[in-house]
Amino acid sequence: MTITLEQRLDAFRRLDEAKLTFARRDWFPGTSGNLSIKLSDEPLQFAVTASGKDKTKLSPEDYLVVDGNSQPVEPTALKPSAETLVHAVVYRVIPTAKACFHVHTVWNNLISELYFGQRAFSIQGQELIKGLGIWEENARITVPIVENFADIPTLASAIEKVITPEVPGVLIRNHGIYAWGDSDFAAKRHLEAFEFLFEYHARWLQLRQAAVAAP
Ligand SMILES: CSC[C@@H](O)[C@@H](O)C(=O)COP(=O)(O)O
Ligand SMILES: [Zn+2]
Repeated sequence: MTITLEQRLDAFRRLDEAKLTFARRDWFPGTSGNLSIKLSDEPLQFAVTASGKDKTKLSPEDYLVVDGNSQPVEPTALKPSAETLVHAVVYRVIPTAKACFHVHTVWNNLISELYFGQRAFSIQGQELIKGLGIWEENARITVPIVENFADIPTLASAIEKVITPEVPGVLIRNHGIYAWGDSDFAAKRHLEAFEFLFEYHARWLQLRQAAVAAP
C-alpha cells in the first residue's frame, strides 16, 4: 500500500502534537522516549521518531516512515528510533493499536523496579483505571514488567510474550513504559492514566510509611 504525502504529513503533525504535550510534562529527559503512529497494516508501516533527537523540540527532521522490519521505506539520512522494533512488535501483537508512545519518568521507573520481582504491577479500585478503557466496578489491572535487555531484539521478544489487548501498556525495568491505543488520542489517554496510577501508588506507599512511622 502506498502512503500518500498527505497521510505522512498528517501523522507527523499528530506526532508533533503528542510530543509537545509530553515534553511540557518533562517526559523526555535526556532525549529519551519515542513515539509512533501506524500508517498501514498490510504491509506494516508506521511513522516513528528519529533516534537521539531532543524530543522537546520540533524540527523538519523528527520523523520517518519505517516498515515492519524497522527499515525506512524510502532513502533518508535519518535513523529510526533505536527501539523501533518494540513499536513493530506492539503493532503485530495488538492489531487494533494505531499509536504507540514510550516515555521515561521517575514514577514509571520507581514502580518498575519496586515490582520487578513479581514481573507485574497491579492496582485496583482507582477511578483512572477507566482511562485505560476498563469500566468494570472496582477493576483491578496488572501491568507486565520486563527486564531492560540492552539487546533490542531480546527486549522486543520479551515484550511480545507478555503484552495483551486487556491492558494497553508494558513497563521495562528501570527504563520506562510503552503504551498504545486504537488512536493517538487513546494512546495518550492510556499513557496519562498509567502515569497517574504509578505516581499515586508510589506516593501512597510513602505517605503510609510516614504515617506508620509517626509517633
Ligand atoms: C538517551 S536514554 C534513552 C534511549 O536509550 C532509549 O531508551 C530511548 O527511549 C530513546 O532512544 P531513541 O533512539 O532516541 O528512540
Ligand atoms: Zn527508552
